[in-house]
Formats: sequence, structure tokens, C-alpha cells
Amino acid sequence: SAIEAEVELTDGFHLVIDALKLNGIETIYGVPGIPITDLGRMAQAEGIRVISFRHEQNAGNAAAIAGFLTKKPGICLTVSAPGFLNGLTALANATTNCFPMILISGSSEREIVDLQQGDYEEMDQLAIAKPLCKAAFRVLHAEDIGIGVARAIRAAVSGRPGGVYLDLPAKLFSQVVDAEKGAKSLVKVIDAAPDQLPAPSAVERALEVLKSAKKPLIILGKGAAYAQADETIREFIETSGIPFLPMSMAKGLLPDTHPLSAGAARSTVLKDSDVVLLVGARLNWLLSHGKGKTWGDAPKKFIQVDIEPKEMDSNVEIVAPLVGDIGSVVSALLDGVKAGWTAPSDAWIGEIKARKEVNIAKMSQRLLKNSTPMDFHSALGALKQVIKERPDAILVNEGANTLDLARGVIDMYQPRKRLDVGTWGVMGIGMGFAVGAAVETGKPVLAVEGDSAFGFSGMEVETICRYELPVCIVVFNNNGIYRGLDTDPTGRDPGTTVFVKGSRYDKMMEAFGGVGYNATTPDELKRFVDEAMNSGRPTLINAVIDPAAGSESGNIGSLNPQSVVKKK
Ligand SMILES: Cc1ncc(Cc2csc(CCOP(=O)(O)OP(=O)(O)O)c2C)c(N)n1
Ligand SMILES: [Mg+2]
Repeated sequence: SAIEAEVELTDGFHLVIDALKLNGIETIYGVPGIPITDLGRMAQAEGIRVISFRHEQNAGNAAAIAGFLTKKPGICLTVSAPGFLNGLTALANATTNCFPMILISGSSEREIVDLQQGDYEEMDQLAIAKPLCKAAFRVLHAEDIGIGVARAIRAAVSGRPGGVYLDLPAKLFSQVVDAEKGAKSLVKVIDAAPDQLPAPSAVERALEVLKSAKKPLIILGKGAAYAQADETIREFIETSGIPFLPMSMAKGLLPDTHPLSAGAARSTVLKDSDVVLLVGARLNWLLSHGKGKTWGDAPKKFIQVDIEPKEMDSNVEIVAPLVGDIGSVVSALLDGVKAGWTAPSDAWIGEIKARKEVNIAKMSQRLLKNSTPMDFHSALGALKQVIKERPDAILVNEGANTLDLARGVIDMYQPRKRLDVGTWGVMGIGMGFAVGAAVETGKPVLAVEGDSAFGFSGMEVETICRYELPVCIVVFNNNGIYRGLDTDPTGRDPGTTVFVKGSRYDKMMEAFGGVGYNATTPDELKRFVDEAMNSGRPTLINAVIDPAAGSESGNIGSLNPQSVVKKK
């Protein structure tokens, strides 16, 4: 009878929930629908926080950034086929950025999919996910749910973190299992991301190379931010006196205003350094693959710290590979420095300081301009001040000019406070990251969005209102992608990169009960953001930016192919 069933039996639904709770999972980000609507309801009833989105890509991005911020896999839950595919972009982006997340999707029955008999939302999801993520598993029997969830968790966070796909066919959920047997089938993952210590010989080799440097440089990547070895990293930099250059999401590991920060002298230190220590930073396109004019002509030696051995020599020769987790490796390097070290010469530190002063002075001039309509710099000058006054606020940032200029203008003061487009430069992470960051940290979020970038996930303003999250969105409304000036030479349609003139994104937030402002000056912008931060209410500020400001593709316009053929 139903009473007996409560006492003796469990089922797939409950085993999935018990397995997640047993492993400390507290939040699920997703979009309901067949076959997982009830799973979400039951998880919520069992105390897991379930955040329902308007599009699975945004739920996936929230799960991904939750993983980056907590080092526990963020969980995204979707329906089969189209819902799974919508989550896949976020899963692939998480894998590219080494953020630990698990995409759990309901799926069709194997026997129908394998015979291609046309099930509701039929798709061979496991096969499709495999090439795009770090690991992918499917569970067919309820007794295997414990192992399946454990494998997914360990795969997501161990070694180089990444995205994992977990395929749960609809029939699995209603499979009934003896309650005691079910409980015994659950697995609590032990030491999911074990320290990986570097070989003492590798540490020795790296220290020798570092000691040979006249102009050493440390580059901190988002892997260094993810490691949460903040004090060890700070102590290593301050004890060695080596200047550091933070990549975008590593900003704030040490304050951008730190005397050893070389952020404002990036071109100089990349060109003139003779030994470069990469910490959780890959020599990919963001660092010009370690070669070419960015790096100057002088010979360079690269030392690389990465948990993934295959990363070594990916672009240029690594003379001192340091394979291990960043905390263990930097701690070993710190011991070596403490045992005997000569700080870099005053000449090198002085060269960087002089260059920084020139660049910061140039920038300050541009920030002070009180133009109307605002341009990027005058608007960003106001937001720079906000973060300086509120260093524990989380800054989410995407766009082209809105992204590239904000990266250099807005100083960060604490680790893991700047969340942006990462390795791919993908648009659309904004609202997912804003929700994930607000839910996981409870901190106020300032999302600085290009108007095009915002459009990719803008419907989630309703989600932000529904959960009453402390998110302040500033849309840099320059009326288009990169600028707002393009026209259709035929005169038939608008240009391909422009938007409706005079648009008011703030009205979208008001539509769902949030607060909307229209800012036309830096002073207004600062005042409205302060009001939002003080109230903690969901807010959207439409910041009117000169459509003629900015450049095509921001700082990376050179990546665009150029047509050499002039049509007659
Ligand atoms: C999923 C995806 N689709 C398209 C693109 C290509 C792109 C890069 S930047 C950008 C938007 C730039 O306009 P925005 O208004 O946001 O910024 P601003 O320069 O300040 O005007 C696009 C469409 C990327 N990167 N990802
Ligand atoms: Mg724009």
C-alpha cells in the first residue's frame, strides 16, 4: 500500500536527489519540462534551492560560474533534446574555461533512440555531448545513480576542472528500488580534487630559471583565481618582488593598485620580460600564443604552472614545466624563494613604474571628460569609482568595447570578483553569471553589459526579479554592436549591426517590478548605481552612450578577415 511503500521503497527521483545532497550540492539551476519537472519540484521540497530560468543556456552559465566560485560542480538541469542542446553551449564554454559543472538532462529511452523510432524530443544526447565536454555518463538503472553522480562530480572537479554531461533517461526516475539497497548504492565522493604536488626536481629547475632572470614577470590566469590559494600567491609575489600581470578573471588576486601590478604596463612587460612564469594561464590567443610582436624580439624563457601536463609546449617551448595544483606549486616555489632569492633590479621595477604612470595619467584624462552623450570612458569612470568604494561587489562584464575598455579601466581589489567572457570571448554569459554569482555569494552584482551582449540573455531580468536578487545591470546603450552607425547601402533595411534608436532597456526591468533608470551623464550613472547597491533591489540602468564611440570588435578588430576583392 502507499504507507508500506513510504517505509520500504525509494525510486530514481529520490536517489538522484539523495546522491546530490549527500555530496553537498545545495543548488540546481535549470528550466523545467518533461521528464524532469517533478525532479525539480521534489528537489526543492527536499531543501535543494532550485533556480528556474527562461532559457537553459543562462541556467548553464549560472551553474558554470557557481563552479568557478565554489570549486563544487554547478548543476544545470534540463529537458531532453532542445533543452539539452540549449545547455550544451554553456557546458562547452565551462569546459573551455575549466569551470566545474554538470549538465543533467532527461533523455529518451535507449531502445527507441537506438532504433530511431521518433520519440518525443528524441536525440542521442550522450553521443552529442561527448566531444564537447570533459566527461559524459548515462545511467540506465536506479541502483547505479549513486555511482553515476559520484563519477560526474569527481570528473568535474578533479585535475583540470570542466563540464560533465549526465544523461538520465525518463524511465530511470520511476524505477523503484528497495530503500535500504538504494541507500547503500549512494556514494559520497572522497577527496574529489586531490592536491597534485609538483616534483621537487621540477621546482628546483623552475627556481634556477627564475633566478637567472633579469626581467622576470608572473602572469596570473583565471586558474590562479579558481585555485583559492590567494594568500600563498600574494606572499609569493610580495616575497619575490616579481611584477605580476593578471588576466581578466585573475584581476583582484592582488589589488590592481598593488605596486607590483603591471596591468597598466601590459605591452611593456610582455615585450621586455626575459623570464615569464605562467600561473594557471594558457598561452592561447589572449596572450598571442606566446610569440610575435606582442612578445618583442628578445629571447624569452617560459615557466608554466598547470595541473594539465598536456598544456606544456602547447604554443611555445616550456623550459620549466611545473605540473600540479596551483596552491601546492606556488607554495613550493615560495619555500624556494625564502631559502635564497635576489629581488628583481630597481631598473626593471622602475621601468614598469614609469610606464604605468604614463598610461594611468593618459587614462585619467579620458575618464574625466564629462561628455554628453557619454562615451565609454566617461561612463566607465563612474563605475570605476563604484567598485573602488564597494570592492566586495561582483562585476560581470561582456560586450566588445564595453568589455575591452572596462577590463582596463575598472580596477579590481579582491579575488574572483570579475566574471566575464573568458577564453572564448562568448556573448550571452551576462545574466546567467549575474544570477549564479548573486545566488552563490549573496554579494551585490554589477553587470556591465554591451547592449548587444545584454540581448543574448536579457529575458532573465524576470528571473532576477522573481528571486529578488541584488543585481544592478548597466546596459551601455550605444545603439548597436560595436557602434550604432551602420546603414544598409541599399536603403531597404537597418544596417546589420544597429538597433532601434532611443531604446530604453530600463523599461524591461520595470515590466517585472524591478527598478529602471535612464542615465545620460556620469554623475547620474554613479548616483543610480549607488541607489541600486544600497537598496539591493533588481535594477537596470540604460546608460546612453554615443553611437559613434568605440571601435569595431573592441580591441580585437584585427582578428576580422578583410575582403581584398572590390566588387565592380
Ligand atoms: C555567442 C556570440 N555571438 C556573437 C559574438 C560576436 C560578438 C562579439 S562582441 C559582440 C557584441 C558587441 O556589441 P555590444 O553592444 O555588446 O558591445 P559594444 O562594443 O559596447 O557595442 C558580438 C555580437 C560572440 N562573441 N558570441
Ligand atoms: Mg553596443
